[in-house]
Amino acid sequence: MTTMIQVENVAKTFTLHNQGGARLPVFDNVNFSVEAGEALVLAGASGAGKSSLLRILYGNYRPTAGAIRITHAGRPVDIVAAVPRTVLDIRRRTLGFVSQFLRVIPRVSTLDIVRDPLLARGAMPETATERAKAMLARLNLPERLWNLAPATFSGGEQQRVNIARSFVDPSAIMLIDEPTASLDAANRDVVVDLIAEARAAGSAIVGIFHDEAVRERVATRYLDITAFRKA
Ligand SMILES: Nc1ncnc2c1ncn2[C@@H]1O[C@H](COP(=O)(O)OP(=O)(O)OP(=O)(O)O)[C@@H](O)[C@H]1O
Repeated sequence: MTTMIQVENVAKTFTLHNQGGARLPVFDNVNFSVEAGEALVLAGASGAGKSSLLRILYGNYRPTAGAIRITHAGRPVDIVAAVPRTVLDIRRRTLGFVSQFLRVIPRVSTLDIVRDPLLARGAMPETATERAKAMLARLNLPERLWNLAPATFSGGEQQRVNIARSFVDPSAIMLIDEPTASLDAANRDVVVDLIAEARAAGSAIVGIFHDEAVRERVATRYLDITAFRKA
């Protein structure tokens, strides 16, 4: 087994500087690891800190304490202590984040948005185009939308473009936040399949899914964040 994420003694307390420096402890002493091929689902009540933990794993939020070793290019790198350039390299080559929202870039077509990760990793343009089209078709995005920029798309359409971009070439580690929030049952099933395929190909998955049926189909293991609430 290859450990892809090793979380060591991570704590998070938010300090609200605009509210008299009020301190909001979220969790303390979080320890766990995630292996290649696993899907760890974060569980726990609303407000327990699931989203905060996912953002900490991506290097977006800085934990108050602890280390997070990400296996990047074959060796562990602590993303908490890494310089910004290293964090960007980890994200480009190893660590993907699938949020429920697409970051829309003006005037860039849907097909280009989905092709981009393949091209960035050196795929031939024709191959990238074919794989992007196949992924968009699989997610039932109508072909008439493929050459349009997604700024005007519906919430569910944008979400599917985002999923297509993320799964066209799955990262070794994928952090997933509510990927099925605005999707109908058929497209939810496609996302569940895409996650299973990424896992079978060796990706390590950490995700948040509010839909219980989806959660149960995706999870190989659960982590209840409530257990780490600061006393
Ligand atoms: N940027 C922030 N600044 C201050 N407090 C924050 C910030 N982000 C989250 N919090 C607080 O941290 C706690 C955990 O929030 P978080 O969003 O991680 O919980 P969650 O388990 O994902 O909740 P939900 O299931 O409702 O989405 C909450 O009390 C929240 O108010």
